[in-house]
Amino acid sequence: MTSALRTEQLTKRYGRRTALDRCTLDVPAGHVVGLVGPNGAGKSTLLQLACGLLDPTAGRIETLGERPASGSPRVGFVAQDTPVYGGLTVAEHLRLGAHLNPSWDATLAERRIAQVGLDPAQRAGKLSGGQRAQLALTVAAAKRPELLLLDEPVAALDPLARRTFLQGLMELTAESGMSVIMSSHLVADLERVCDHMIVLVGSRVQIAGDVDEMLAGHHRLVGPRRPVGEGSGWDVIEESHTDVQSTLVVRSTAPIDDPSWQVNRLDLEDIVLAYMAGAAGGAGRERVLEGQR
Ligand SMILES: Nc1ncnc2c1ncn2[C@@H]1O[C@H](COP(=O)(O)OP(=O)(O)OP(=O)(O)O)[C@@H](O)[C@H]1O
Repeated sequence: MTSALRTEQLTKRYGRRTALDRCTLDVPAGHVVGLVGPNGAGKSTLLQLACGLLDPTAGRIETLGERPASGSPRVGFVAQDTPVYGGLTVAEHLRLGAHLNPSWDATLAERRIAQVGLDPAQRAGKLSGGQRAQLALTVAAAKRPELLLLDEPVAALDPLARRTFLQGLMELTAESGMSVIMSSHLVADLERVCDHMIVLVGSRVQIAGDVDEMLAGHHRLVGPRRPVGEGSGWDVIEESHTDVQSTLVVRSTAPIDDPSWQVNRLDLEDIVLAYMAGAAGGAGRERVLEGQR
């Protein structure tokens, strides 16, 4: 199956600043993928490389099996500030989209505008942040791309507008089968809509893979203080110790059968935070879940 995004040792430097450092990824097509990481981790850089707006410094990147080319009709991109033309009305955005894009789906565009309650006669400059985000998503989706890249599409939205936006996105992906890669700091939102996740910290991929496998394969262990032994079979993502107690976040596909540990489940936000903390403490290294190799 063609990958939506494949990178090999992908590196991007701006002058002396390294934004992405030897990132290797293989994201299968047909998924909604969350891209998370702290400020400055390299998320926007990765998305801009994926749509051909930037060229790699070293390594390789492919989207849908091809080298990214800016303006490709197969790949849609909505930049961080949900770009719309302030002086044009909603209806004029749709007319412009139809004029510029041979694959324009006018039915989809008009139906979505009505669904999200946008007034076709309203100038985009007078729309709220949430309405602008909906307009930008509609224009990007009506081009019928096979892969849609969204850079923090919900950052400016209130919780209700975020939910409406993400529901709309899920409906679009369900009916079109398009792949989506979406960056966000709001992991709880991503958990609701994404089935794959990429965690980027300090310019490096910390983990990438299927969300259910991530949830099943990570555990918080709490028990009497001890050094973490070699050969435990666990990958220790984060650890903290008091005088009497050790707390670990570990990755293990095998069950934890040592009764001296209390084993707790983690949600996606806990897992992402553990990778961020682990990487900040110098423990970060690239991990790829089974099925992603
Ligand atoms: N045009 C540029 N020139 C120089 N450095 C840049 C440029 N764009 C990004 N950087 C640097 O590259 C690194 C990664 O930036 P990037 O915008 O990709 O991160 P991000 O994960 O999207 O961050 P945020 O969550 O804050 O949007 C940062 O250190 C940033 O300062």
